[in-house]
Amino acid sequence: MWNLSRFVASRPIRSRRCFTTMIPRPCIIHKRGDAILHDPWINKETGFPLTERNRLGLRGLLPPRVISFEQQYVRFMESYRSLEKNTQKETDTSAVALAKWRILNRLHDRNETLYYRVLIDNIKDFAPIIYTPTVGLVCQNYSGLFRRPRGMYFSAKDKGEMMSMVYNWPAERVDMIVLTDGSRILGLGDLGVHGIGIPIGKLDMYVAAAGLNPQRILPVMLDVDTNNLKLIDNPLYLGLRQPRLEGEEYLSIIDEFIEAVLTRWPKAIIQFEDFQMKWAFETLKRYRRRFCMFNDDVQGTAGVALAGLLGTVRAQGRSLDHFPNQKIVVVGAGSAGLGVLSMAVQAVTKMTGKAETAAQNFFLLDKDGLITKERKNLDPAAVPFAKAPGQIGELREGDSLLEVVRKVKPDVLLGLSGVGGVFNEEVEIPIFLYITVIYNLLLVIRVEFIITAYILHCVEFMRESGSSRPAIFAMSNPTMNAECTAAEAFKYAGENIVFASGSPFENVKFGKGKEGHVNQANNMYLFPGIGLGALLSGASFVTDGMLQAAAERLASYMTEEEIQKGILYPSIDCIRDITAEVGAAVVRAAVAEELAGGYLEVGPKHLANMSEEETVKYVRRNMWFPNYSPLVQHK
Ligand SMILES: NC(=O)c1ccc[n+]([C@@H]2O[C@H](COP(=O)([O-])OP(=O)(O)OC[C@H]3O[C@@H](n4cnc5c(N)ncnc54)[C@H](O)[C@@H]3O)[C@@H](O)[C@H]2O)c1
Repeated sequence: MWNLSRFVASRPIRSRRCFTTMIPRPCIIHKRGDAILHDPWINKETGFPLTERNRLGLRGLLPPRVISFEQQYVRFMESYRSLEKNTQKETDTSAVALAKWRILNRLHDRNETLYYRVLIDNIKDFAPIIYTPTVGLVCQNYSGLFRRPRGMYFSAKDKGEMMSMVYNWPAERVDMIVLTDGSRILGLGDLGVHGIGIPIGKLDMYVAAAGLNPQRILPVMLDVDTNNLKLIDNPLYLGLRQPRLEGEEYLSIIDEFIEAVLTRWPKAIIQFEDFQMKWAFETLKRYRRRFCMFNDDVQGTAGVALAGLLGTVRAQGRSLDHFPNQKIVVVGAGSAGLGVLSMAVQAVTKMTGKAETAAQNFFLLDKDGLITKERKNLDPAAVPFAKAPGQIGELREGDSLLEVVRKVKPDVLLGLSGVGGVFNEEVEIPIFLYITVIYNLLLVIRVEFIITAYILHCVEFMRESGSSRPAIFAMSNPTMNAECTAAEAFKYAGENIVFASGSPFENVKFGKGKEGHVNQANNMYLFPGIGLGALLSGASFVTDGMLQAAAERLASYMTEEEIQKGILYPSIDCIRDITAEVGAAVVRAAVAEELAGGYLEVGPKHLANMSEEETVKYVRRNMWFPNYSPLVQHK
């Protein structure tokens, strides 16, 4: 069972510092002259010192003055800020976001060291550009934006070839692979091969947050065709234009890819990303006990949501052991919604020791309303959360969200439906007005009966929640798919609510200097630490225990003062610090489960002997930080 006092009390003092101190090691290269300037992994542009220019055949290929890394940094940021200033009045926000993405992407394609440095230092500004929400726009416009390939592409046409194809990738070592089949990109549906933007964005977050070395990451698109007719009809679509593979044919492609990459890079961790629900669950079941993998939509999202739910209980002024009594309505029974409920049930079971009653306060809805055991063709993954007739009182199979919220009076309303504005439904409440006209003292001679209507907003029903501080989590991405906006939530459900969204929103101002805090409940707070912890422990698998440890560490990161202000997640500015803590929690959980095989010179015994503090230091020490390395030519 959980030791709850330890859970909150064991928070170490957090540090927001960056990890910048390591002296860069020399980098051995096989190139010379012009070829170096076209390789963004090693290009320093005008930053090559004269000695290096002489040694590497660069003399005369660059303007004579050497510009330092810091000067290059300032110059880039100035041009970025001037773009921001010049587009301040622009009403087409998508065009502005894409312009910002382009300027960053161009930098990446020239000079990765500088790109990752500006990304790390300005993560709060740049995460919404390279990650959600702008990455969604990028995927939607990918055929027009495509310039230079990033990552690898494996298609149904490569069957039988993958084992040799993996050797086309230039890096000797790969630590982390993010893989998608493009079938469910954010809440935007099947974007086929254009979904490659997602693994790229996730891996950029890995570098920024977890300090993975960008030369050891690999974004992968598995092109198993697309069912998106618009893409099939688009002459500029970059993928195969046939209906998606299904069944054994589909699985055989994934099997072959996995075998190929693990043959060349046996220690690589594989993160599955944005697979449609049936394949998300099927691949998780198929692979999670065979190698070190996890599905971020199912497991990462679940951890972030659990951390937020635990924070909500604290924000309500209740002790954590009240968590099993929280009534939680989850809207969306896809990979993300079901993942959240599974982890919440595990947490309740761990707290109460009673598996059979764990799901009784959770209510699950999909596009057809409340899910009960009476549902025809009930998805097997949803069975544990479907309400049995005796459990639901006045509720019925298929009841609408409004009815459920009204009758259940939940403490938390959590959306993972991928449908923008689904919490915004309005309802007409009839009001019966009796007008009694009185003549001559108590003599009633006429009664009039008037019916009128009063419009209520769905989230307004959260005012009747059983909690003094109800919570609304509108977690769907990108921004336009959020179940409601922050402004709507605070306006209709009250200023006292706790609010979180998957994509960023500004805090909401109420006047008199008061404002409602907007949390970003996004799996970026967890997946970098899960991947890093799995890597540095040398774990054979990613287990539920490791995921739970990650979520608990994220939850306990918040101070009581922050929680009382409705702040459930830390500022993204300290994402490296959070990731180090989460990564260390994952390493310790792997050690506790005797799954840690060690990493490089750090063996399993060494890991097992580390204290909590030493584990955090070990994780920090292994974070890469962008600096120009001296380049040495291979003879
Ligand atoms: N914030 C995060 O960290 C995070 C992480 C993962 C996924 N997400 C977001 O969650 C959303 C869903 O992802 P998924 O993988 O579960 O998708 P999915 O397609 O597997 O599932 C969507 C679910 O929503 C239900 N739904 C659709 N319309 C509905 C409606 N009007 N009312 C109620 N339910 C409705 C569907 O029936 C389905 O059960 C996406 O927008 C995704 O971007 C956010």
